[in-house]
Amino acid sequence: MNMMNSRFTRFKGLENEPTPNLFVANCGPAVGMSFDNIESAFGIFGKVVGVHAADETGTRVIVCFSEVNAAQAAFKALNGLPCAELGGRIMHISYSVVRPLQKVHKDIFFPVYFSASDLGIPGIYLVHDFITVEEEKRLLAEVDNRQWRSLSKRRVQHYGYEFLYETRNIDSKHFLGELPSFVSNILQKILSFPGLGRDQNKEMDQLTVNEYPCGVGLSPHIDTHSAFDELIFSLSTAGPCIMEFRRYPEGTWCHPTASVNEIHEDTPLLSSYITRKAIFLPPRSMLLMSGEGRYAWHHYIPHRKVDRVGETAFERSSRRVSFTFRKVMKGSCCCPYKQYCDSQLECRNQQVKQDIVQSSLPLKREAFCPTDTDRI
Ligand SMILES: O=C(O)CCC(=O)C(=O)O
Ligand SMILES: [Fe+2]
Repeated sequence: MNMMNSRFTRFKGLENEPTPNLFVANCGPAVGMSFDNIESAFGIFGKVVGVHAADETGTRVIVCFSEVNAAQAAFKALNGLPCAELGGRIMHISYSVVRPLQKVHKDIFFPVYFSASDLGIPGIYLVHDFITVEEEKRLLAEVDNRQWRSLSKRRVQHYGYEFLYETRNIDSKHFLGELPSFVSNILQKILSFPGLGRDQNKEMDQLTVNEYPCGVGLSPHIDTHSAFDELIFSLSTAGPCIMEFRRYPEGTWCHPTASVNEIHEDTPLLSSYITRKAIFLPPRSMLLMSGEGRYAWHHYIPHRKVDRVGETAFERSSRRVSFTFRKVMKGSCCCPYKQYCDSQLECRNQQVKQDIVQSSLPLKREAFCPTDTDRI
């Protein structure tokens, strides 16, 4: 009955819209009233189903009635007026709502690591200082000399093949040309990237350059399996960020092109099943996503201006420019992570798409389908 309950909040601007829950200020254990006293005082107006501390102060409580009428009666009788049952105390009351669930779960704690070995996701590698400061300057000068394409929040350049945001795939028949010579040394270094097997194809032929202004990130996604081969390299320049990895429960993935507007990632039910961990990407570091980390984990760059790693706060700089190198897939994906694979789950997703079309309700199974054209 008397636990702190941060699920309730005042509804800014709508404090006078009746709900069964009252936010009651100047009332609580710190000003000499027990939760039982409060319950009986408000109980005069109807059935009280809960009294909760609204915050840590001990002077604000949430009183939940089973009926909105009862809350209205209590509001009328007690707001700003002395309450006889509580020793003539004058309380300030507004209606309270259940906080939108996203907010409750937004600040979920998860660890942020500096190294891939600490991160511990199979197939994720990070090499610090993959390029020198000089090389970084040269790369930035080269891309800044070329035409950027503006998406709603960031700018991009594509080389080798254009990435089509509508389908989250590339048009493999439309070859734009070899990757530019200013990335030749990087392509060369990729060939000897530590930890790669001899049989893995390290010849990259598609490059996406992303320029993120300070505070802009990237929505959670898995790069479409059928679009690119296994290895995805991403070089960070100009500024740092953290990249969060999320492993969603099985059965929650849907085809990248399915037109679902809702992302249910913050529903509490699902949130508690998502495994989240993050890695700090300093400028000049090269990240490799392969295997399980590439195929089964969503990657995500939070939209924020300051990243925290342990006790340290890292401010994002005015921009971060990433160079993502991939190899366009010719054929279809036959990875062992079938539940996340558009090549191997076509049938199920046809069904999912039908469900979406036939019903205006959100998917029965929560699905994760970025829909904005510039999410990825
Ligand atoms: O900016 C990055 O490092 C990642 C970019 C990315 O995930 C993508 O383009 O799919
Ligand atoms: Fe990606």
